[in-house]
Amino acid sequence: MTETPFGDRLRAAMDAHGPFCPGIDPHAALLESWGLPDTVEGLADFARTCVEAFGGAVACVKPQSAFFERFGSAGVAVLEDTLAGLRAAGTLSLLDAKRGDIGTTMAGYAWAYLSSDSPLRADAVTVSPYLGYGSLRPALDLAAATGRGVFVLTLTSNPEGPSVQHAVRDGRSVAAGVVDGVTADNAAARERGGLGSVGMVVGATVGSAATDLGLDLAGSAAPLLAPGLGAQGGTPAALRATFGDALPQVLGTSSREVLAAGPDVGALRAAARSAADALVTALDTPPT
Ligand SMILES: O=C(O)c1cc(=O)[nH]c(=O)n1[C@@H]1O[C@H](COP(=O)(O)O)[C@@H](O)[C@H]1O
Repeated sequence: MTETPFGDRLRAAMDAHGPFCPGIDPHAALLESWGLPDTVEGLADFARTCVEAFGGAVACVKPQSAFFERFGSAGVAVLEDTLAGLRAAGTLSLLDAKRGDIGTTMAGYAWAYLSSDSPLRADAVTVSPYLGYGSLRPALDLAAATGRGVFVLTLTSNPEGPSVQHAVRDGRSVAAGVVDGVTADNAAARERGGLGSVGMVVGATVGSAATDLGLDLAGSAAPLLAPGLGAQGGTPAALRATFGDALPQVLGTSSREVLAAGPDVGALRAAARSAADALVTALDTPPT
């Protein structure tokens, strides 16, 4: 039986905890600053502490697959345990894997992250549309069938992003094409005034790019993951200018800024709560 759609589950979690999603990004430098070895045992300790601190305290948590994969299969096993820990805590997981491939291979990735039977299943996954939005179809369809979500890179937070995402063909930017696809996939949710299960990634550092490119973010009904807060220079106060009337759809995320508060579980949780509170204030969407 299909679960409640991801968009509805995310809306409820954002209303309950504020629109913030801390990342679990166990960089070598962070392991060191937490007094942990740069080994799979250090990784496991780090991730366990994050699950303990964030579970039940925030809307969603975003483990970054790269920092688990660098330890090979043992690191991937830690990622499986981390996702299971978040499930047990009743907290939504967004696996940051940024996958994108031709349709048949995409189906393999989709099964890995979005099937109800996979050990690496998450509530949602990040995907890259640069093989064409349509190549994501297996992930979009499986997510819809299993009550999960997909976040599509649209305007990324890094300085290299605009060279691809702002490029124009036949009078339309690449980013506008992504927004078209996402808007079509969220049509049913938009009609009933809800949040869709197909999200977009729009960096907290992109300034006026969405307006400049004529993107209708509010009309997409997409949850809008906004990375780049903190370490990359983005601030909650700047989100209003970037997102305009799409502010209620924004889910802010940061990793290093919050993780620097560890390894103390209470301090880490307090840092995540304070980031969530800052977003509530900046976005003027008080938790109900
Ligand atoms: O999809 C993402 O989360 C993402 C997209 C993007 O445009 N920029 C971006 O920084 N991210 C991710 O967000 C996290 C940012 O980490 P901090 O810069 O430490 O907050 C990393 O895991 C990035 O891979």
